[in-house]
Amino acid sequence: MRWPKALQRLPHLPHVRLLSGYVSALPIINIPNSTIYELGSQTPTLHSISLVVHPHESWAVVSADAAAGKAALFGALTGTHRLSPPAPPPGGLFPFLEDADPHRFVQMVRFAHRGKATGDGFYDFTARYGAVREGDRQTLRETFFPDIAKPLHPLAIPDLVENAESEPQTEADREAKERRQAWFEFLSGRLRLTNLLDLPMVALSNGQTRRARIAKAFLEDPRLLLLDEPFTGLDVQSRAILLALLEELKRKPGSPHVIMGLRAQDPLPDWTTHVALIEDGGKVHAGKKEEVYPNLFTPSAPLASSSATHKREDAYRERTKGDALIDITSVNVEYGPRKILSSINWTIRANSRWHLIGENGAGKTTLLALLTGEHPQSYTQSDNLRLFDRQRAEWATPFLHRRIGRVSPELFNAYPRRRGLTVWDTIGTGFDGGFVPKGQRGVGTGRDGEPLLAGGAEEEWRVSRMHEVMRNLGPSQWHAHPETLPDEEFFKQSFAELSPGEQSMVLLMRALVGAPPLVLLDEAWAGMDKAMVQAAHRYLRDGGGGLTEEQACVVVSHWEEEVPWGPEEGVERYKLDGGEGKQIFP
Ligand SMILES: Nc1ncnc2c1ncn2[C@@H]1O[C@H](COP(=O)(O)OP(=O)(O)OP(=O)(O)O)[C@@H](O)[C@H]1O
Repeated sequence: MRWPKALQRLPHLPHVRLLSGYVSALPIINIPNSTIYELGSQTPTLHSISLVVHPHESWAVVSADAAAGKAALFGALTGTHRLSPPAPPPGGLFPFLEDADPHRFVQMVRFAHRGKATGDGFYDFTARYGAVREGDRQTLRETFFPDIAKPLHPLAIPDLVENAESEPQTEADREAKERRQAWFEFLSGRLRLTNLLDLPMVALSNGQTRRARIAKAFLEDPRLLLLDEPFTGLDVQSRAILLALLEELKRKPGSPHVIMGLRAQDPLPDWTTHVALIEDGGKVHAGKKEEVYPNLFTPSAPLASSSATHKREDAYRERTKGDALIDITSVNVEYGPRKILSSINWTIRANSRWHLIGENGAGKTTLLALLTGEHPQSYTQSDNLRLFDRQRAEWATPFLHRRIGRVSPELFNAYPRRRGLTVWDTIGTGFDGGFVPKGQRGVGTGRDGEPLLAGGAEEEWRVSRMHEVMRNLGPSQWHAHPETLPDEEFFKQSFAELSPGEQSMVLLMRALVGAPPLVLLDEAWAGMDKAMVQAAHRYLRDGGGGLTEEQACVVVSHWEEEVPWGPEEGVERYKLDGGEGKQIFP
């Protein structure tokens, strides 16, 4: 790997920081046999945790089961959880920081979706598909890197140019600025952001946004960087690039110390030397990888369909498929000169099971937005988009949404977390595909928006579906102690107060509850622990009861292990690459 010139000029002393020149041989973290509590709670989340992280070690924090333990440990490091007893002076929790402010120098980037934050509003995540509105015009450069990234032309963003010119210009300042600029250019090049800098922020794909967040975190010049589930939503190539970057930075004297949070099902980077394994019940095993990891815990017992299974192409079993639910012919999407999808042809039949793949930014979300009618260009190509036997323009969008159950990162983030909104309410909105609970019993309205007949067949069916999905996807299927949280009690919990994994589970139930003809599961498993993913897979596989022969399902995931079906269940793969789409398997 070649470092940019300005970085190569840095003195190669072992104790020189890349940007601000700070270094210490003191431990990075020191937690001496403490218990961790959520703020305001007397119930410990983690017990008797002893953790000393030295500068030369590479640690990963791994949740063996529920993700709450990992969140608590990171919470103790970022101040959202209480450590009792606190780490003793003089060094405290971060001895290497000495007198420096942890709020400034300890940074966390979390990739699981938004957690317990509550908020009434639903924001319109479809804004990115159309002409970008004034309020959404801010580019990636302006949003994340306003002080560093050089605008393309002085007239492009006059404010930035003005600020840059008014900065003090002493020799030391100039040098620092040059180094920061070189660091920025290096990071944006390595993380493949250079061509995206002048796109509106809302236009970026999930993976593109995540890569930008990693670059931004490094540029903020932390001394300790906590990366929680950094590979979530990244395509295979981006994962490799990020792993290589982290490994290189580890060797570069003065780089921030990085600690990664991983799920039990995630592969552990080779260069990890130490693991803090958080077991169910709040016990933490911390130590050398070879002592903690393989002996105490078998990582990633293969999920229902392992990648090995997928490779057995000879085991492929053709499914008996029904009528075309979706028929796309020669569809295109472009934004000005950017061609995103070119001449796409795709037929989705009843009883088919699809894995939609493609690099970050390949257009997967865009393609699905055509099927859901949320993409404005779906109207202009109505003739080429047959959805449930009608042209797109013949559908009123809400009626289309009743036929499509879905989960996506955009929907997860946008779903309102109103106070008082229960799990029952949330799942019940799935019958209408909306976001506001409706109907006397919270199971939606009739086909034309009229109230359901109280006690009528439709209402009774919907109520029984609510219980059925809960029996199959509720805590009885994944909770470590299901007796403490019966399924019927789970219905009454506040949606906003659930962990991200539990919220994902509830939104999956919402997608399935109305038994819609088409189910779209885009990164549906984010934040879920292994038991939750396994429960979801069991339900979605043939014979599991979650999908009938009248339904089709499309899964979007960068991890093959996350696809519920293998070749033996006739999974088909559709790949987007360079704007073109083709079926690549079987
Ligand atoms: N309004 C817009 N203007 C310009 N480019 C846009 C706009 N909206 C989206 N794009 C681009 O379209 C491409 C496709 O984005 P999309 O979200 O569909 O990708 P994806 O395959 O779902 O990626 P990921 O795996 O990261 O979720 C991206 O390169 C994105 O930057």
